[in-house]
Amino acid sequence: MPKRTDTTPIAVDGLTKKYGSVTAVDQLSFTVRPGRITGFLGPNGAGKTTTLRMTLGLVTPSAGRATIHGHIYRQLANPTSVVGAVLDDVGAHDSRSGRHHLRQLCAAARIPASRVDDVLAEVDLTQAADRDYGTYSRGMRQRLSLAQALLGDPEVLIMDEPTNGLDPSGIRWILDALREFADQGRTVLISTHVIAEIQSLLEDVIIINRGTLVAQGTVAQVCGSESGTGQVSAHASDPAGLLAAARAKGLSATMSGGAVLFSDGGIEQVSALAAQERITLREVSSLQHSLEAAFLNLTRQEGK
Ligand SMILES: Nc1ncnc2c1ncn2[C@@H]1O[C@H](COP(=O)(O)OP(=O)(O)OP(=O)(O)O)[C@@H](O)[C@H]1O
Repeated sequence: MPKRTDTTPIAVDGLTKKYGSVTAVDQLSFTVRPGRITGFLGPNGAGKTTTLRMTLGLVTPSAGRATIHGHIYRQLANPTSVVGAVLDDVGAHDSRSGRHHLRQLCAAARIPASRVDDVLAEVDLTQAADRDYGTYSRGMRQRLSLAQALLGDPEVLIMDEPTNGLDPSGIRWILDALREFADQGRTVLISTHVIAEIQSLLEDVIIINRGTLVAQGTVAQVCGSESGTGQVSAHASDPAGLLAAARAKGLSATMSGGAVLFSDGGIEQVSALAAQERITLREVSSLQHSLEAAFLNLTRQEGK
């Protein structure tokens, strides 16, 4: 059953981590909305893993804090029932079975051992449960990792690069499992730098670069379709005149298939320019960037 509380599932406030002269995360603030699947996106080295590890109490922040349902991780009385995490390494022993690993975790977290069979079934790992972890494929390891995260029946699931190294069917499986989890009203935060693989799943996105926030919102907002800015295509009575007028105003525009393509701006701005120049617009439309294009734009600009 879905579980909800009144507080924000994940709130990051002024979070900073310095490693000597390297600032891995720099005064980062964002919130994750309940019951949504949020992508935590950033290029290699942007600070995603460090942020998630601080959120999960595995790395101590230099400044700021991250809270899960209003509490820092270490203050959670019963953390496994609040948040489950799928990180790089499940910490299972090669010569122990997946079932043995989960049983040990149950004992340590005072979770009833009966949960082991439940989560093994949830991640389709029952048949391989008694095989040694060392014989598991990458996909099976990822399923065990998810099973581990689900042991405490948490409200929030945090996953660091969950599709890393998986084949297409493994990726499909993970995406379906996460969709199901979110459909129960739970909150999912997924970090990745491979946007194309998980784009279809995401509702909200947080994009970071060099440890700082560069965008946050729904996928549509970040792709430019709701913010009023982004690429605009205009079919005009005098396309060459419109292009010249745009450039004279310092707007970035090109000719594309008979239309004038404005690389940034908004429909209102383009309409006003055409009216000023007495050029009739036959059609004007806002082109939604793909999330991947928006990501590349945002992180490229910020990276300079
Ligand atoms: N323990 C550490 N000691 C020193 N520097 C570190 C440490 N952990 C991370 N860093 C540095 O902090 C920065 C952010 O790393 P982080 O792993 O958080 O990025 P990321 O966004 O998860 O990258 P990736 O997508 O490659 O996993 C990098 O410059 C990294 O080299």
